[in-house]
Amino acid sequence: MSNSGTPRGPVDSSRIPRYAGPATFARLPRLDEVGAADVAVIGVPFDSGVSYRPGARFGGNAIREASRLLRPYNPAQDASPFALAQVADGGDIAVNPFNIDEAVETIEAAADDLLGTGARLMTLGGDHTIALPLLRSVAKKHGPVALLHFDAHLDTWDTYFGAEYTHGTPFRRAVEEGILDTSALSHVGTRGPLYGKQDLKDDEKMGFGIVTSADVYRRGADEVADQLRQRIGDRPLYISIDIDCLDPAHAPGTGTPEAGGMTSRELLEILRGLAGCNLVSADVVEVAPAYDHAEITSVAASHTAYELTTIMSRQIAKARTQ
Ligand SMILES: N=C(N)NCCCC(=O)O
Ligand SMILES: [Zn+2]
Ligand SMILES: [Zn+2]
Repeated sequence: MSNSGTPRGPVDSSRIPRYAGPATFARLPRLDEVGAADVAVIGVPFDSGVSYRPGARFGGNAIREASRLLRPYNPAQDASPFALAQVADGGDIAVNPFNIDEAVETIEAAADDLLGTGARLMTLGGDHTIALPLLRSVAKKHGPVALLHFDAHLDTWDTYFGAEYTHGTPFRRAVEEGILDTSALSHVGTRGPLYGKQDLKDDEKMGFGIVTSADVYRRGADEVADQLRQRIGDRPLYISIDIDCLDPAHAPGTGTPEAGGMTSRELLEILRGLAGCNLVSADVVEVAPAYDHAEITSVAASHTAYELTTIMSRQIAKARTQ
């Protein structure tokens, strides 16, 4: 909550044109303007962990730009997320693009500081490498967390070129480090070619359940969300969303696109179906604006972050009245 006790919301777009001024997420105040936040939106401009197209370092600011059109009331969750809790834009973490180990440490330390203030994090990537230090930090606070991972890819591979910290390996590292609650791990939206069948066997051994993008299509968003909610229960939950979980038609601006993905409608509906979960922090990663067109990808990512923020704000407001 802000210092005054009443959340400060976004700039009023009926008085100040929404395209005016520097972009913050959803035109919200900066964190330094409100002092403290219940939900801090944080950019992590890092893409030195990619295996194919680079460019996700520009994702956070592209999402901020595309979020100018978000409005303060979310009818799909019947909530005004920025009135229920103080949401503020904390700017970017300044990470070293030339030293991955150092970047991972910097992200973890910055997340520790922010979580230490009592804020939940809504992180805008960056490539998927950044999920590991964020999970480390969240687990220091909450213990091993349930993980819902939306992605075309498993991201539980071992190494690339001998490197342990890459965008294809964060969740194997997280399992190895014991920072995930292995009774509640799910990938959603996976598809596409793998290196071998062993990839799936390894992944299953780590404890992951899989809802493929074809499963979402066949079962529908509501049923998928119900099943995920049951599996998660009231465990502290981290949601990591690689925007390439969406079909390239819905998210062309990303580094490792795979055909046959979810629609943005399916993703948003599944998220809405997860309202009520104990969402402690979340990320949206892998938006690479150089391959985008007409902000298709960054608009989808901004709405994704909006739904996640709404879940967190509702939870914070509910906890306050209990
Ligand atoms: N996390 C993302 N987006 N992609 C991982 C792809 C790893 C590979 O090149 O096999
Ligand atoms: Zn991916
Ligand atoms: Zn990924």
